Amino acid sequence: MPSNTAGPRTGVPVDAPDADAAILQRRARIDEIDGRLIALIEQRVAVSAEIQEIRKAAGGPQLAVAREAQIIDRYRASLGRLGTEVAMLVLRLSRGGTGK
Ligand SMILES: C=C(O[C@@H]1C=C(C(=O)O)C=C[C@H]1O)C(=O)O
Repeated sequence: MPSNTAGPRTGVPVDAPDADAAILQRRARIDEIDGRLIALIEQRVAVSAEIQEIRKAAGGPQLAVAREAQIIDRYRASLGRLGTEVAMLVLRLSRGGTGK
């Protein structure tokens, strides 16, 4: 089976003559979704930075471990075991670890 055709995992017919077009169309959707995800992550990082600044200015710690644990639990409950890793990367980004 050519590697660029859909298979049983998607339910799209494997022999579709317009497989390339079907894939390109869906890749455009993925690009659009990824753009929204990136924008949402950027918004989250900005809001998190505001909270951290407020807490530091009030004399508190930058981070709140109990709250981070709740967030990790939520991602894991929705996305499964790998959700934990997603949450930890989101939290790292939100602590200012852009890796840029
Ligand atoms: C944003 C906060 O500050 C920090 C950042 C968090 C986050 O990005 O979700 C969570 C807990 C804190 O370590 C918060 O306390 O809500």
